[in-house]
Amino acid sequence: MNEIGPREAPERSTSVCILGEGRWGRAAGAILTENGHTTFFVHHTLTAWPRRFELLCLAIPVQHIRETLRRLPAPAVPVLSLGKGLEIRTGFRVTEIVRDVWGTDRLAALSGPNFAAEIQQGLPAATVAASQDEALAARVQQLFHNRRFRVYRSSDLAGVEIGGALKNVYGIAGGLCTGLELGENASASLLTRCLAEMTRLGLRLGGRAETFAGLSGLGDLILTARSRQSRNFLLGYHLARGISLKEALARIGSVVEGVPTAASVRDNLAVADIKKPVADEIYRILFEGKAIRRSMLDLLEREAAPENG
Ligand SMILES: NC(=O)C1=CN([C@@H]2O[C@H](COP(=O)(O)OP(=O)(O)OC[C@H]3O[C@@H](n4cnc5c(N)ncnc54)[C@H](O)[C@@H]3O)[C@@H](O)[C@H]2O)C=CC1
Ligand SMILES: O=C(CO)COP(=O)(O)O
Repeated sequence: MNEIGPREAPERSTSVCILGEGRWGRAAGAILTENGHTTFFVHHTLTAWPRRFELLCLAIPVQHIRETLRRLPAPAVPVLSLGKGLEIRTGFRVTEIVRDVWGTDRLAALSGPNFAAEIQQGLPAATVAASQDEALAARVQQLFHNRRFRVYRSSDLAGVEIGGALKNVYGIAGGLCTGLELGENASASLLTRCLAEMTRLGLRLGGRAETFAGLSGLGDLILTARSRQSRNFLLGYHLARGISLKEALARIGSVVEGVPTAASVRDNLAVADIKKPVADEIYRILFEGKAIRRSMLDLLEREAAPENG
């Protein structure tokens, strides 16, 4: 779909280092190259930067970010998170891990409904570039935006990262629902209640309500909780079909961020008083061996409640 690619070369080409050579790192690199920027990849075992660059993109699984950054000196450039998840033991978002390890405060995240494979095929999509530093959000927007990859900007960094992390947990729930053949009504109802839950949790964690109704919240939730292309959805689907967690993860063979994020939500966030029945049941299924049908029944048999309670 080259005809809907960038219209013209950028005013200035930016040098971008991408840490992580997986699906999403490569897809993000392809967009930057398409937009006329210079990109190069570095392996996660690196201990020194091979050359100068102006922006660092992190595209490695969230649980490996801390150990990877610790091996490297802090670069004097902004850092853009491409990852989606929360760190086990701290509950940190990706940009919080970066600040913790490197002390960097020029931080941004790019997050939205963006399957790497579709981006690589040149199909159109939209996403959000977020930073508390509005000039940095605008810079990231400008770097990635083109006619087939529409980038919106936001100053709600926390909300964008939290939506991207939590949708993975709810993606597992979506896969369970489909795997159990509960029907389209159940799937739409579940997804809507997951959005309510995501918003309650996200507000407590510093995000803004409108962010969860946007691309990085609802948009990515729709994608992940309803598509077999999603690894998180597939995990739930396999579990509902009687496949063990170990075997399902082996079959998927790539990072399933919803698993560690479910543990982090349960154990590391100050959200014990927030109603989060879906995330609680996903945790019990994954880490306590609770039977999936029992979990679904427990969700359905809760007391009737006001919709916005
Ligand atoms: N694949 C997709 O469609 C999208 C993925 N993401 C997010 O991007 C992040 C990376 O996902 P993918 O690129 O899909 O994963 P992937 O499994 O395709 O690649 C992960 C990459 O991480 C690096 N890596 C592997 N083991 C490592 C270790 N022990 N320590 C440090 N780095 C290691 C390698 O470069 C590897 O290629 C995840 O947080 C994911 O949620 C976000 C949007 C879309
Ligand atoms: O984040 C993604 C798409 O926006 C990728 O989802 P999965 O990690 O579930 O495959």
